[in-house]
Amino acid sequence: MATIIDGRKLAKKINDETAKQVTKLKSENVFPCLAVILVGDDQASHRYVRSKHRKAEQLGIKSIVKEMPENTTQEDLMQVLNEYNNDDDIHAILIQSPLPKQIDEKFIMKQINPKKDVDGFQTINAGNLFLNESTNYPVACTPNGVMQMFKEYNVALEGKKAVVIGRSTIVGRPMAALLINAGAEVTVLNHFAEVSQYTKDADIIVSATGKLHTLRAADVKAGATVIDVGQNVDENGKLVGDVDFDEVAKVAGNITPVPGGVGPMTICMLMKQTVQLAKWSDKRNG
Ligand SMILES: NC(=O)C1=CN([C@@H]2O[C@H](COP(=O)(O)OP(=O)(O)OC[C@H]3O[C@@H](n4cnc5c(N)ncnc54)[C@H](OP(=O)(O)O)[C@@H]3O)[C@@H](O)[C@H]2O)C=CC1
Ligand SMILES: Nc1nc(=O)c2c([nH]1)NC[C@@H]1CN(c3ccc(C(=O)N[C@@H](CCC(=O)O)C(=O)O)cc3)C=[N+]21
Repeated sequence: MATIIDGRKLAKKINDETAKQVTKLKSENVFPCLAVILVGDDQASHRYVRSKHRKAEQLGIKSIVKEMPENTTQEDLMQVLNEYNNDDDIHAILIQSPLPKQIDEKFIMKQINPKKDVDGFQTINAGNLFLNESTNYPVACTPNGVMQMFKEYNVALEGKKAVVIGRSTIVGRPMAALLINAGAEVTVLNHFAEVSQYTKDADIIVSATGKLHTLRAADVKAGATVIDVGQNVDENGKLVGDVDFDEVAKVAGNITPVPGGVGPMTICMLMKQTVQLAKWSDKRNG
């Protein structure tokens, strides 16, 4: 039976450290502030944003949530974003994805001030990650949270075969870059792939497809570490991941549950990175 990687427990540990950092920064008159822009009525997005807001408040981080209606124009959104980009009291900006169809999401995401890019999506930040630069820059929260899990559970990466299922900007690509930088041998799959052909031989599997049953027991090598990023709803309306948890847990060495795995790590890394951006902005100003 696999070791269950407990995302809630690890997130709490990291959040406790973040809260201490917040207290210290406040004593130096820096007040970390995260602004989240949420456009439209997507219920899952509203739920995620509520939990980000709650967590920020718990840790003493100022949280601004700007809710805009489904019919918001690109110009209206740009106006709010420009205001936040230029507001020195705001250190981190997150525009919740997905955006309504009248808005060019790729274009809008590029307009975030790279110094406030808490998602690490901007070209300069994603480029720094891809090139494994050692300077300070934000890194996508979900894959960064997965890296913390590897560290906490002593999962070796150097010289190990890692398979990342999915190639999105938010998860797959930055996950692959982090694993490459850590010395793993990385394969990135997309929807054209015959998944099991690659995963059967892998030491580490990260699934981020948003598709039920992406991974079954027969697709996994005994002892492998399986990270499930997916957030899906099953036929009973229950939140589940991409991985058939019960059967894969019998084969894997380590496995993350859904809920309680990668999700809480994303939020804790978002908080940690907000504080980091506040710290870096203070150094730049002073
Ligand atoms: N836990 C957390 O904190 C987070 C969870 N998520 C969840 O993770 C999942 C993925 O999110 P995101 O990356 O934004 O999604 P996207 O839809 O942007 O990307 C999904 C990727 O998976 C690939 N894919 C789809 N089906 C298959 C398949 N059968 N075999 C192999 N590859 C496949 C797609 O390939 P192609 O490019 O060829 O279409 C695509 O690259 C979702 O469930 C999302 O809700 C996302 C962010 C954070
Ligand atoms: N700009 C942007 N940045 C994001 O980081 C971003 C985004 N847009 N759009 C949507 C995805 C998804 N995402 C999640 C965050 C937390 C949980 C999470 O906390 N999940 C809990 C369960 C939550 C529940 O009960 O629904 C868990 O797995 O335990 C899930 C998913 C961030 N995303």
